[in-house]
Amino acid sequence: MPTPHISAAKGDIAETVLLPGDPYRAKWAAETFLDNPRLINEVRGMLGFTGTYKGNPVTIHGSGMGMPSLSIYANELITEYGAKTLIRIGSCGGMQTAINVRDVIIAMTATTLSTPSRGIMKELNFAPCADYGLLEKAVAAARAKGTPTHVGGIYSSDVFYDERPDLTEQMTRHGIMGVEMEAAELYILAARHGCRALAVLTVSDHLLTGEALPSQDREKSFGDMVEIALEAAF
Ligand SMILES: O=P(O)(O)O[C@H]1O[C@H](CO)[C@@H](O)[C@H]1O
Ligand SMILES: O=c1cc[nH]c(=O)[nH]1
Repeated sequence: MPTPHISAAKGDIAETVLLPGDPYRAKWAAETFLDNPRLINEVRGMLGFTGTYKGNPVTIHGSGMGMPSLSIYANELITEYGAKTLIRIGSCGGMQTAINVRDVIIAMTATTLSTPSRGIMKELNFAPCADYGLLEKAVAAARAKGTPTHVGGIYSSDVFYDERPDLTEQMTRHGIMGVEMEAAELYILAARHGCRALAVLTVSDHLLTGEALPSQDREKSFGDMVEIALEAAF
């Protein structure tokens, strides 16, 4: 049944959902990697497509930017449409000198200052972590492709324009590999609802070097990350 944010009919959404922040990355990824992709949602311009990958049904749906937006889509996809495996395919900022722009980061954990689930967790510092089975398969797929890939902790931020250089320094010193804005809440929601979740990220810019890719590249050039996510799912 349609939700306030997704107009798809129930059977139109697969159990496996890839979630880019950018709805146009969803369109590009679906048209590039899925067989017979069809548009299943465009409420608020948040595009979603369902097709098949090697015969397996897959939905690729935008999550929007930031954890509150991701939370709306992930909640509705899980509770109203029966999504079971949710893999974020996102861009991130690199935070280690050994990590380069266009490298892939597979997020084992996601550190945060807060998430939309803070009100539920209260005093508990829950540790959002990836589904191990998905993580293992994604790492194997990345190695098989020869994609420069790093596996470890990331930071899920509430802000893109951060004004806490002390925090960035602290996290870099503690090995955090990159910063993005959705994975922690995705991991928490998956834990809450008994689903599998993973974030596969491409480094689009670098906090230490200032290097940055244009928006066009962030929309359409991160193919390895999409294939790694699809290989991990099945
Ligand atoms: O490229 P996406 O998947 O949107 O991810 C990253 O890019 C956005 C900020 O530019 C945030 O959503 C951040 O998490
Ligand atoms: O959240 C994000 C995403 C990409 N690059 C960043 O620096 N931050």
